[in-house]
Amino acid sequence: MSSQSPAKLEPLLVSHGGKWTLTSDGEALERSFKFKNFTKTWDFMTAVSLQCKIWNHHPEWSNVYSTTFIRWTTHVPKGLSDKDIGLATLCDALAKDFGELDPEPASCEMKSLANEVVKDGNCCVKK
Ligand SMILES: C[C@H](O)[C@H](O)[C@H]1CNC2=NC(N)=NC(=O)C2=N1
Repeated sequence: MSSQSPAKLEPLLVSHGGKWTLTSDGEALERSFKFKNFTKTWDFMTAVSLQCKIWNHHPEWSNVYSTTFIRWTTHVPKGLSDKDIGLATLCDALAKDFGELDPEPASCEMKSLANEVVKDGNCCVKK
């Protein structure tokens, strides 16, 4: 596991009143976001993507209409890093700004959409 701060991680977790779930291997944080319509959803994703540029860190994510599934994990070195925790925290704040609605549990479909790209190893690999 990469370096991380438990003090910053815990408040994010559902088990501690947050909205994120730690995957069973402990190497990723994930959750779904729901908005009023596609425009709000896309504006949120745009705001997240600007942060990704600043942090030089990308999510594994998928979107269908007004729902976006986001997973934060670090590919090299593999595990959960401070960047994942920082960006998950930022996502919570940005989602609020864009009028996040009550989240629905992350569906298998949304997860597998995100998994589809990762499984090909099309990620953080120098070509
Ligand atoms: C080459 C480039 O800097 C690396 O691929 C960076 C960019 N963004 C990244 N994002 C994530 N999630 N994991 C990484 O290991 C990672 N590495």
